[in-house]
Amino acid sequence: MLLSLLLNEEFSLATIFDREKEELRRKQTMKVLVIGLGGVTNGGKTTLAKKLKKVLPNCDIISQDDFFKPESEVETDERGFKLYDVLDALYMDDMVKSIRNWMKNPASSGVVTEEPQNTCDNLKNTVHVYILIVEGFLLYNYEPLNELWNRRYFLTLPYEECKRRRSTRVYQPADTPGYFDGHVWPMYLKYKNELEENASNVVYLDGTKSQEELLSCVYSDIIQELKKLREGISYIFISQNKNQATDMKSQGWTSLIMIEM
Ligand SMILES: Nc1ncnc2c1ncn2[C@@H]1O[C@H](COP(=O)(O)OP(=O)(O)O)[C@@H](O)[C@H]1O
Ligand SMILES: NC(=O)c1ccc[n+]([C@@H]2O[C@H](COP(=O)(O)O)[C@@H](O)[C@H]2O)c1
Repeated sequence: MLLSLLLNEEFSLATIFDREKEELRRKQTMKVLVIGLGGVTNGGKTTLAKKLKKVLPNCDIISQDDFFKPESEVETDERGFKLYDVLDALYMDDMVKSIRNWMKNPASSGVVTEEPQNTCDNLKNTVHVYILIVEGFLLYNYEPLNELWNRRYFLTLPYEECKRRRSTRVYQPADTPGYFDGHVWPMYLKYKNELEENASNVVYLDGTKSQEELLSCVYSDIIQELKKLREGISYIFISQNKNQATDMKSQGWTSLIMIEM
């Protein structure tokens, strides 16, 4: 009885140890990059996000447009304007949850691999990098989101061009006369001013540039971010043997865990 208990205990300890090793290895080898693609309505956010998804590895998109409240829950002001261009018109908490869920378990669409500089063949790791692009017109004025970004872009347009593009688009409900000048543009200026006052690390993009130019600029910038992310990766070697572990450190493994048994 005692022996069997001991055996069971040993078995479960070994299992837990294996699981922990596996979890550690998974965390070590999985990296996520969360990119914000914010900016003015009709600035080209959705267009650019879709183009980036085609050229970046393991890339998913979350769109803020999917988190608008239904019309019945959106406030109307004294002029009769539905107040869609404010944070209150959106289920922002749900959006944060969606991003966090993705970060915990990023959906994969192929893998990026990178071998560590290590000569011990049977211990080679594979690094999986997943990219999430979050696109939307009100991304950077909601505090709980601000700790999640690895990189933030903001598309701008001059008033005339924005108004022209907006007039060709049909929302549900459709814009009423005076809506752009009375609500959309003033709210855009308000949130943009707030952003300029509070945040420094935002890359502003001129939305009048061609789609190709914008894609090429953001693509190369993200590739630089990916490089930085990979260079920052450390490798942990777990060993029972002190000599072997010391040897591994000299081969470029940045962390060691010694197990005494
Ligand atoms: N770089 C660009 N130059 C000119 N028109 C563009 C550009 N990018 C997008 N568009 C057009 O502008 C409109 C709004 O684009 P969209 O990507 O839906 O903007 P957003 O998601 O920012 O509201 C669409 O008609 C799209 O074809
Ligand atoms: N998706 C909706 O339910 C809905 C309804 C009415 C207006 N809008 C407009 O959507 C705009 C934001 O989206 P875009 O950045 O894609 O234009 C806001 O300016 C807002 O006025 C969205």
